Parts: sequence; C-alpha cells; structure tokens
Amino acid sequence: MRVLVTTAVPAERDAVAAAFTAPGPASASASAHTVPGAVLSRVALPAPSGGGDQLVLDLLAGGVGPAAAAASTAAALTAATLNGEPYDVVVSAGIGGGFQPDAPVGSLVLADEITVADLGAETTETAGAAGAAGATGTPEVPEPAHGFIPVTELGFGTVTHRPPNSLVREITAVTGARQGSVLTVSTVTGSAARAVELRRRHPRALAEAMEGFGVAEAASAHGVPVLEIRAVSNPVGPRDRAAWRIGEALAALTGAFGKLAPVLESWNPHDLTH
Ligand SMILES: O=C(O)c1cccc(C(=O)CC[C@H]2O[C@@H](n3cnc4c(=O)[nH]cnc43)[C@H](O)[C@@H]2O)c1
Repeated sequence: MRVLVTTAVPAERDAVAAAFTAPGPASASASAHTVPGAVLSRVALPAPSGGGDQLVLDLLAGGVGPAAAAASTAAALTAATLNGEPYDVVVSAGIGGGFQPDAPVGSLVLADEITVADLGAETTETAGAAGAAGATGTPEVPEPAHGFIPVTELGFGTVTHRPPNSLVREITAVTGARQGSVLTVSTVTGSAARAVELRRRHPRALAEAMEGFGVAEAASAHGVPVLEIRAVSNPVGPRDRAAWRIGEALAALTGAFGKLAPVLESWNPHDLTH
C-alpha cells in the first residue's frame, strides 16, 4: 500500500513522520528523494508479520494554500505513476481551525466531504430573491455583496470531493476523530460573522484549512482516493494568535497517524464501494 501524505509545512510533515520513526525493535526506515516539483520523505514500515502489503508513506510538505497543495501533490502523483509505483491513496493532513463548539482545540476532524468554500462568485442577489434589484430599477449606490454562488452553479468544475466511506468509517473508529465536512479557504477566517456565514452555507462543516481541496483535485485527476485529516489548532472566528495551540495540534496529528497505519495497511484500494 503506497500512501502520499501532503501537509502544508515541514512541522506538520515531521509530526506525521514522528508516528513511525520513534526508535523501537521494528521501527520504520526513513529516506528522502526528490522528484520534479516535490521533495518526498519516505517512511517504509516493516512488512506485516502475518503477510499482506507493506505500508510505504511518502510525506510531502507541499506549501500553504490550495494552489501550492495541488501543484506539489500533482507533481508527486505524476512522478510516481511514471516510475511505475502509483499511490493507492492520498491524504491531506495538518492543523486547522475548528468550528465551535463541535470541533474543540486539540480534537481531530476527518473529512467525509472536502469542500472549497470560496470558489465562486459574489452576488448582491440573496438566495430566492434573484432579480429583486432589477425590479426596483438600478440601485443608486452599490449594495454590499451578500450572496455567494458556488462555481458549480456557474456551470464549472466541482466544489466537493468525497473520500471513500469505508475508509472514513474505519479511521473515525480507531482515531476517535469527529467526522464532517472540512472546508478549504484561501483566506483564514478572522471574524465571527464570517464563521457564522460559512456554517450557514455549510452546516456540516467541522473545520477549515487551506489545502484539502487542492490535494483532492490533484488526486481526482489521477483517479486516486483522497482523505483529509485535521488536528484543530484554533477556533474558527475572530483572529487571536494567542489562542492557537499548534504544539497540541501537532501532537494530536502524530497520535492519529500512529493509529491509522493498521487501517491503511489492511484497506483494499479496489474496494471503493461507498
Ligand atoms: O493570522 C495570521 O496572522 C496568519 C498568518 C499566516 C498564516 C496563518 C495561518 O493560519 C496558517 C494557515 C495554515 O494552517 C492551517 N490552518 C490552521 N488554522 C486555520 C484556520 O483557522 N483557517 C484556515 N487554515 C488554518 C492552514 O491549512 C494553513 O496551512 C495565520
């Protein structure tokens, strides 16, 4: 089983690696290699004693934001395919903001939907009131934008990727993660009003981060299943850097990967029954 794990920054990548590289009788081997557009840290676990596939994880610190994440993930996926060693699953992993009170700081969120929240068009038309401004004539002063049309309703692309249900269920069970939508945003939410608006539009959202949708777009282009796991470092809402608990979240990420390795080892990538 070959797994590509894309994080944004090296601290997140190293937190994932720490789940496998602690010294011990059967510790994993670690190495690094470069492919065009990506530097990969490889963790190869010892083959399971009862037989079965060896778990190999390539860890990639692919950059902050959906564009960097998509570009670096796509580079790694393409290189692996050209080398005849394609990945079976891609995981977007890192810290994220948690919507309160459902995803407290320090908790884990596993995405059953990876949704881009700000890919679309602003509109002054409210839902169900399209054309209202036109009915009363041209407004004399510009109205504030108060609506959002996702790109899919404009006739383009996609806004949501769905990880395989079976894998999500099993990982939720072993890690104790909360399961819900994880939003991808290009701007970190910094106000209560924006947090409320995001939850109004996405009632199942538990967390927001900046890379999941980019990773998922690359995985989807290669026909590879995708997961997203976030350890909550801060509440989504008014900007308060003092409230961030990055160390706690990175430790939670390490704990999660320690537990999900056996699930990945035993998962059959050809069983994509949702
Ligand atoms: O508030 C700031 O000054 C600030 C400046 C630069 C970067 C940030 C980040 O939030 C880093 C984003 C980084 O971490 C993930 N992340 C963590 N919490 C959140 C969040 O509440 N909303 C969105 N992304 C978050 C994200 O995936 C990036 O990789 C802040």
